Amino acid sequence: MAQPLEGVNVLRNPYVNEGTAFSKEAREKLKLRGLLPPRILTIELQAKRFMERVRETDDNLVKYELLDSLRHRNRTLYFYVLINHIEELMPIVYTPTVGKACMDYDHIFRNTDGLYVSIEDKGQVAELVSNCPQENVDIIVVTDGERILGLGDLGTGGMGIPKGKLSLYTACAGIHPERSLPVCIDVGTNNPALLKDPLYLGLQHPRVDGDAYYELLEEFILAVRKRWPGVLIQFEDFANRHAFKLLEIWRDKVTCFNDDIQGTASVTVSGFMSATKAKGTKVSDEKILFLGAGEAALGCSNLLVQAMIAEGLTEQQARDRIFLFDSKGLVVSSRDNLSHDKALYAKDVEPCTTFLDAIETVKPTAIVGLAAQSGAFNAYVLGAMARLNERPIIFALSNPTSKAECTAREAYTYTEGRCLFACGSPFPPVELNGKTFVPRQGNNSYVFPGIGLGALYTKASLIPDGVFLAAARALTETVTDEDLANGSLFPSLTEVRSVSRHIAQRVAEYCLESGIAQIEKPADLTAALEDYMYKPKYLD
Ligand SMILES: NC(=O)C1=CN([C@@H]2O[C@H](COP(=O)(O)OP(=O)(O)OC[C@H]3O[C@@H](n4cnc5c(N)ncnc54)[C@H](O)[C@@H]3O)[C@@H](O)[C@H]2O)C=CC1
Ligand SMILES: CC(=O)C(=O)O
Ligand SMILES: [Mg+2]
Repeated sequence: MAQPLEGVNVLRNPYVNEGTAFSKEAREKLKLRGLLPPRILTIELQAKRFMERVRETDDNLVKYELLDSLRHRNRTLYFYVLINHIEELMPIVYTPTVGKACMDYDHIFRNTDGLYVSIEDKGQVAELVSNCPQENVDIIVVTDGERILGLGDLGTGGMGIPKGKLSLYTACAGIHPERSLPVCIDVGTNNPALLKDPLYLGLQHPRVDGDAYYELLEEFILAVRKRWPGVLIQFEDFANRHAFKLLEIWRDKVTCFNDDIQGTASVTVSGFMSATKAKGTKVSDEKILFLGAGEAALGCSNLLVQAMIAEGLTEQQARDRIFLFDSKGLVVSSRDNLSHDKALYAKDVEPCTTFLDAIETVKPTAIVGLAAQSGAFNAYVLGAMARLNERPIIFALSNPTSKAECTAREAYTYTEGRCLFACGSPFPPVELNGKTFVPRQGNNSYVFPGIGLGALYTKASLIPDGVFLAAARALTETVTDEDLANGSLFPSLTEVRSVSRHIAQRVAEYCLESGIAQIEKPADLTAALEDYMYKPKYLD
């Protein structure tokens, strides 16, 4: 029989530990007397003390480490602090600082949680899954570390991303932290620096690929679905060549989605819905040129086509409004060896090898950066967009900040304050000619927490594309006229829990109407979702 948790083991368990907030009665009952200083603090005071320490340093990586160590000590306080200071702390647990943490992962490593599944475990993955302490897991974010943000192959350092995404699931949408599991698949790394770093914690050999790779992924997915049958699996930061293939294999078999392809599409389509609302036009009026034709850009293109079809265009008319520019230049029909997905957007125009030439050829109304090419939206590019359009849409969505196509200040300055702007990583407000612009993040973090909440609440069996369009519309519904007047295409992060709940509601309605939900519709869906959401409160 399991021993009741008491004494120092209580303090070592982050899910029950309340530290200096344990009441007199709890200290007595849990045999904690003498193990804590005598004064009893409220959670508000504990949070105040923690934030004082966080604000003492300007080093964001140190802030990250402080938060990570709190997460390992006292998860209730961690989420209390994160929820109450989301605008200040999201850039630490998420982009851009999480990118630095992943790069330095082996050098700042202290504690572990989550699951590491390596190629050496092939044939025994179920045993590893059975070692996980959680009885119930509702949601998994899994990466293999090969395309971490725009930073490339960071091997097992990529574990920082599933941890960060799951922190946002809880903070933004109230997914219970004990029912989530970050997972890192380790098949080696092709990063030369990691291959020779004596502190690197993953397998120090080149990545294993081919059948062995897909067999390991299959074994992992079947093992977690066997132990936790309804678990939702979010694929995150896989390299392009695996991301599309894994989604194709699994999307009709298990509850899963790829955040970089589908979550990014949802937030970007929402950005277009909000921007065109500000202009008094429609998404289907836009002519959109993507810098990048990878996971994110193709995911966005495909969902934009669905959004334009919903506005009355045919599929071909919608595709005709979308242009792609990749590492080889503008995607044109005369190019050899175009993948099927890219070929759908190839145009019968002369090839262009510079982005500026592509702008002069295409004359887009909107440009979207998803190629991790820092500075690609330079003064010439932005100036051309300002010359061609009264209100150009400029989305610099690559992460982290060091990979952004332009800064918010550059976008507003070179378009004389006329652009409608969104960024992947945060930028502070920009003052220009007496007006303050408040740029907000076109980042999948606005949608995946609400999508997860809606899908989990309704026990959705699959996550079809309609979910991402429903989430895009829902997100735009939360943008106020005041937001738009300030240049914000997304709502304030201080509202993120009600925003996520609203997205979850629309997603849940979609799941219920389309027959993928496995529950009956509750009398009051909003109240039911609110009730379902975890709130960081001490038990006693
Ligand atoms: N804001 C958000 O929510 C999200 C942002 N991203 C960001 O988007 C970026 C790309 O991610 P993925 O699409 O997953 O990567 P990917 O590897 O699938 O695609 C990258 C694309 O960029 C193109 N490219 C590379 N160098 C180029 C150059 N010099 N000029 C033009 N195109 C070039 C490649 O040909 C490829 O089409 C990353 O920085 C990532 O952080 C990704 C997902 C979500
Ligand atoms: C935001 C995100 O998922 C990425 O940059 O990969
Ligand atoms: Mg990602």
